[in-house]
Amino acid sequence: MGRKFVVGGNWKMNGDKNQINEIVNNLKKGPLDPNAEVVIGVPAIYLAYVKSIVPNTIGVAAQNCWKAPKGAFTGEISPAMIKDVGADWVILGHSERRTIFGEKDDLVAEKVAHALESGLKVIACIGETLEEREAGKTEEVVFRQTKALLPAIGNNWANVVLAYEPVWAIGTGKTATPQQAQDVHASLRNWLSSNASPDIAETVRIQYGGSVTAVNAKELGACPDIDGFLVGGASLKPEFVDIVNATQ
Ligand SMILES: O=C[C@H](O)COP(=O)(O)O
Repeated sequence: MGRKFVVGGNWKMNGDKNQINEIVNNLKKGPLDPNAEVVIGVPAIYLAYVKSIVPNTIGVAAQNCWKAPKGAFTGEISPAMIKDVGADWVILGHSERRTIFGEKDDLVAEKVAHALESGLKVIACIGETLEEREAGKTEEVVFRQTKALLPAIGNNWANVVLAYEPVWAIGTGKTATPQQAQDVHASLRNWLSSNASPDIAETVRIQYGGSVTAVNAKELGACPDIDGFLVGGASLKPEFVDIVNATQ
């Protein structure tokens, strides 16, 4: 069976109730490709609100969580809490968490492990900086970040989507070319085949993220190893529907 196209909208720290109503109404109006899975990543404080107004066909994700179910971790939220308000996904290891908040591979892995154990599905993000790409280290970085996730994911690959997001393409308007993205996705799949299993490599969905728009989504989405997108800025706009429908 083929890999189902999966499009995530990562709102980051954007939106208020008015804007959220507009975004959700736009998604309800669609129409959305029934063959695409859609997950929206919303600020934690709005998870319950979004869950209460969005159709059940659209997944709702937190954008981060902590690695324990409860306790003295001021300001954090747990996978148990995310599930308790009805959401079933979490985005982990986003480059903004890694660079701005200093999250290292091992912490991301611990969070992924706990989120999966708690029954959440995970969008796990990886990707190189511009400096790393220019130094020819793209594969080294992406493989290192993925390697850290292997023991955390264990037998839970069915509940994981990988998101390859080159940091230099995030919010910059500089999209990776379809060939650049396809090349990394294909090498990652190849690496997974040797380091996880051929079956995992074949079935895991790998999203591309970084300045995806309605204009470039079709060409990117047509690449054989690109199984969806993780969309930032454009997920707040009506064009998100066209991105979801990119492979229709
Ligand atoms: O999680 C989404 C990515 O950071 C991409 O953001 P962007 O589409 O605004 O470049």
